Amino acid sequence: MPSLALSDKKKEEKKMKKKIDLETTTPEQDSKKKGKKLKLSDSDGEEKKSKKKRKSIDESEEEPEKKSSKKVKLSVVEDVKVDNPNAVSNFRISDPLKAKLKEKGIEALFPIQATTFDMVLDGADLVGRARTGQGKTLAFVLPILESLINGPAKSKRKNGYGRPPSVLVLLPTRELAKQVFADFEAYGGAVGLAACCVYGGDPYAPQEHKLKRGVDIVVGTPGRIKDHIERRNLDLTYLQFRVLDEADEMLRMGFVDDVELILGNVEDPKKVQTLLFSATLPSWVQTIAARFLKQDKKTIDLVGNDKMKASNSVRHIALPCSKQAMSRLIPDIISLYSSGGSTIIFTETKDQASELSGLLPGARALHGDIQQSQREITLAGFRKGKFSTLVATNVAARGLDINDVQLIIQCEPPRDVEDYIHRSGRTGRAGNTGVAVMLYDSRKSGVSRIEKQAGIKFEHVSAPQPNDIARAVGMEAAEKITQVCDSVVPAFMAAAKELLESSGVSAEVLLAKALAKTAGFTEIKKRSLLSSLENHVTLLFEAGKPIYTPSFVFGALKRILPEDKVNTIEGFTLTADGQGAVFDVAQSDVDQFMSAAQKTASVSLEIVKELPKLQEREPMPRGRFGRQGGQGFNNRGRGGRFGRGRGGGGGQRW
Ligand SMILES: Nc1ncnc2c1ncn2[C@@H]1O[C@H](COP(=O)(O)OP(=O)(O)OP(=O)(O)O)[C@@H](O)[C@H]1O
Repeated sequence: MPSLALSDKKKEEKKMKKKIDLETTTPEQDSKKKGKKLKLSDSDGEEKKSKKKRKSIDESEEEPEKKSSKKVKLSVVEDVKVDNPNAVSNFRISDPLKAKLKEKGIEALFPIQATTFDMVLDGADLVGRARTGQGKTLAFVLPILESLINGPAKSKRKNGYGRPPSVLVLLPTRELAKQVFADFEAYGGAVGLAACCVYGGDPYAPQEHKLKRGVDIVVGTPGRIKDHIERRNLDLTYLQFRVLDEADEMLRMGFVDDVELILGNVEDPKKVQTLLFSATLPSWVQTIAARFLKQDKKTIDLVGNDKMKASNSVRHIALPCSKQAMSRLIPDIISLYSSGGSTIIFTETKDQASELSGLLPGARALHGDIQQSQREITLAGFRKGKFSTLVATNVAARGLDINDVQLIIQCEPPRDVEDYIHRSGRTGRAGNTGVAVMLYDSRKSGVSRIEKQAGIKFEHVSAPQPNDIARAVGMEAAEKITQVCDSVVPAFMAAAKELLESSGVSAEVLLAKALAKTAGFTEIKKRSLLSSLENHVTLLFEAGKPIYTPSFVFGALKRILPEDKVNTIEGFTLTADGQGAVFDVAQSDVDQFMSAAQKTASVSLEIVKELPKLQEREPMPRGRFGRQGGQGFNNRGRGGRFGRGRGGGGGQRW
């Protein structure tokens, strides 16, 4: 199957265009256009060094009345500093932290950070919610550090060798623990505070050594934290802050017992500030969270009753596709929607992640069965862009902040809408845009459920036809041909002349074939609209009266076609209006089906040009042990779902 990533030059062109767009738009124009304020870095050099350009997003509904800037370009930076109510200089942040923020290219706080900073610094317990990619990590990192070096927590902080920690941060996955630890290490290091990260799959000894030497901040996953407590390596007696990031996941059955045991280790909960953050906070979380929070806790919910719970800087696309068609369709989806950036593909089970990554050129897998050291190598390689397609289970669904992820593909509608929100939130972060494609089996759909619960409206598209892809990559293939050095021409001239003389076709036809081969195309197969199967066509069956069951359709077809031919039908689904049924047949059988229907007045068959609205049925309940029947990606693999149910032990579950 063609590997269809855009060429490096194309990627650079796209990025340069994006950069130019950003730099030629003043914050006023930008905010009018997109409701965001533009953060300008000090220099291009810094721009290249730092992460993808960040824009500070004004998520609060009422854009504070902004003084219009008289001069345009030169005074723009001052506007960000002086008039922006979220400018870092407007907050009680010490100089070393301000300097570190500036070094990271941050000159204004995001809404969740600005609205919660003083509450946390002044000692309140807090539940904070903002959409994915809106800076919730720094919303707790900054005020906690400021409190420890210059605020209420300073006097109670222990110092010196062997000191017990003042801060404990719990995360649901090892990767996320390492990511949050990196922020505490960077910002805490700037103010002389030490942090360490403890998680499973990593040797105990180095973690034990760091804890015994004394740290101020401990970041980790519950299982390993609990082990260190039981081994007396971790003394929480003097804890001043405890943070549950991805709080709803941390309080889900399977984690909550460990979390409760850990949090119960503090001497006097009234002396500890508890902070809970997440992009999703289902109603049951508030009940359980109340066990750990003070009565006078604050709640800042920037999503609130908005219908739209998912990221609003992401295009949400739904595309019908059978499991068997996926491994050949996904490369085309990547070439159409990834804009030359990186892609994360989510599967429901670890087996599916392993199987699919093996079928996609250059893809790597990330899930809980992979050795921790390999997981770290894989994620580090993906962050550095060593490969651009990661196939993962929910282990990568929450929190991971990876630069230049332009596309998220989910292989089926997730059971929990929170999974959809977090997975699609791996793109479109910090004001950037992105695309989230959700594949679904038209027989089970589940699309409306996600739309309703996430408050999104999917763009419904059919499988990109290979012809469309070929046209899209044809120009890129031509560019590759022109880049071939002249020095190689003599070596191929004889073969070219021989080919021209013997092939009996024109030079243009031969050149088109050469371009196709360069692009990885050796043939073009049409894809069905219903399940994206190659060399298949979707037919609409009608009988001039309501159709209530599939057996009626199969019975009618068996009266006009051989049974073995009828049994080759794929993806059978009833239409939403109850008047018809659609299914896929092999391209080579279409004429036989159509001519059989023409011989009887009771049945009509037509080739579908646009998929009609179909009846939706929820996916069959998963097997008792979380395994699901059905086909793998290539008709050989086992379907199945690693139990992420409400039961099961703590620790890594995906
Ligand atoms: N004030 C800011 N200005 C610019 N960029 C910021 C700011 N605060 C955070 N960022 C960047 O925004 C990105 C997203 O931040 P973060 O991962 O904390 O989001 P989040 O809300 O926790 O997302 P999720 O819900 O997915 O966990 C990070 O790359 C971070 O460096």
